[in-house]
Amino acid sequence: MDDHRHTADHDCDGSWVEREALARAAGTPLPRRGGNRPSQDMPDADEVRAAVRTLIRWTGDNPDREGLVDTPDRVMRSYREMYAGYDVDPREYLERTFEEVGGYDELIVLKDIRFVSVCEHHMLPVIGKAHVAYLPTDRVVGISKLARVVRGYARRLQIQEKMTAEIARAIQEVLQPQGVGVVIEAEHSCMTLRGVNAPGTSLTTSHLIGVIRDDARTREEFLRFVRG
Ligand SMILES: Nc1nc2c(ncn2[C@@H]2O[C@H](COP(=O)(O)OP(=O)(O)OP(=O)(O)O)[C@@H](O)[C@H]2O)c(=O)[nH]1
Ligand SMILES: [Zn+2]
Repeated sequence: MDDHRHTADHDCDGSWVEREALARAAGTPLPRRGGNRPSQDMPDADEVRAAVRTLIRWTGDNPDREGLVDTPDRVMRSYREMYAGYDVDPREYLERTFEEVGGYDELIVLKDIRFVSVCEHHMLPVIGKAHVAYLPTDRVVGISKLARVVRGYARRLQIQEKMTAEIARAIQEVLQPQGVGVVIEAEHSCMTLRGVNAPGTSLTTSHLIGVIRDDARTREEFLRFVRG
């Protein structure tokens, strides 16, 4: 692993949007984001390769056969993608806001944000979609940033309830809107491919804050949007 991953946790001051722009302009490597990495002790590449070889042996296969010799490196690369959420603090995506135009004070709802996450109990894929809404106070955010926030929390080892709450709290904390609503529907491979083997099941979770939770009409409007 490259060294800046180790220091990323200590390096999260300032706006990442600005720092990335500066790095791009200067042609230097993009800064790693501090994010929310619980581990201070990142293994080096050889440790990771050895661990993947062990898991291949645990399947009963031979890690030295031709089709599998490059698999530890492939797994390492795919983990960098699947777990890229640990490199970011998704709240930073919400830092760039626009003053709302024309006194817009209705719900803003982004539906069907597809994501892939990984269940922390079995390390198997969780595939689903998130619906994210907020009622602005005085500022709005670019809508792509809501999808980036979902992805930032999805690309970690997760349980769905926690991910739902994390997304809602990040929006509440940074934008300080009148209310936030997050609903997630997802299929858990650990239930559909193994274990109880219940294909077709999906889990729905929600986290509502402020007027979207407390005001019956606003909540109903949000849920109507979500049901579509
Ligand atoms: N609440 C919640 N449960 C989850 C999530 N992802 C997986 N699980 C559940 O986590 C539980 C882990 O249960 P354990 O009994 O420790 O593990 P297990 O023996 O592999 O359980 P089975 O899946 O029933 O075979 C299972 O019931 C999973 O269905 C999630 O996002 N939220
Ligand atoms: Zn699971």
